[in-house]
Amino acid sequence: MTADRGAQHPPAAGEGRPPAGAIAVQDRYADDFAWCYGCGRHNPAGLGLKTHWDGEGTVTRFRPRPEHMAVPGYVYGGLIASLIDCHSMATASLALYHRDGHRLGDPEPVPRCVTASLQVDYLRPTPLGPELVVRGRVVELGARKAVVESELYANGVLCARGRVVAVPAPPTMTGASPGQGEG
Ligand SMILES: CCCCCCCC(=O)SCCNC(=O)CCNC(=O)[C@H](O)C(C)(C)COP(=O)(O)OP(=O)(O)OC[C@H]1O[C@@H](n2cnc3c(N)ncnc32)[C@H](O)[C@@H]1OP(=O)(O)O
Repeated sequence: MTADRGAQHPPAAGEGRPPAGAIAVQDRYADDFAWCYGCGRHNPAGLGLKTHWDGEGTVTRFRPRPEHMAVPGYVYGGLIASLIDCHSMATASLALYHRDGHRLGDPEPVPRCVTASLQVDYLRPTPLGPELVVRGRVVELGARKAVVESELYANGVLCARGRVVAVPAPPTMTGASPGQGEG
């Protein structure tokens, strides 16, 4: 295991923050694909994650709430996985959108990806309190998948790293009404 346990994210806190009103990837998912607990704009009980392009890569910011604790003072690992998951899906979707010649703000919806594989390394405990910053980049873009690596920082310190395989959402995953499901 060669995880870099000492890595610091060079940019100062606040750098890369999008201007107020900037369009997020999740703002441009089609309505049928905007219900995700992590990042669906139509899910009032969800986390409401928003991912922006900052010129070199993607960034998602989220301040965990007290109920997101693992033990007092530290963030629950499942929440960290969710942040990396939704951030990476948005990063993959944006890469596909760019490959199709679009830019955020174009009228066409951003294509939706689902998680085929989610691998998270927890490098150090993540403090509960500061805003968390997730940065991602596409390391492989194929015809049927994108592989994204994302890093999660607290106070500029790298706390977790994820590698995620994203695949375009199968058509079978749309068409149900919210609240409707099997089982
Ligand atoms: C509806 C949108 C909501 C989005 C919410 C945000 C993210 C989520 O929480 S999604 C929910 C959790 N995820 C799911 O439920 C997905 C369930 N799984 C599936 O539906 C399918 O397995 C699916 C679509 C991911 C892949 O289907 P499959 O038929 O295997 O795709 P396929 O075309 O063969 O594979 C595409 C590529 O992905 C790769 N791949 C597929 N599965 C995996 C995997 N588990 N690990 C690694 N790579 C994989 C394949 O190897 C292939 O790569 P390549 O093109 O290099 O050969």
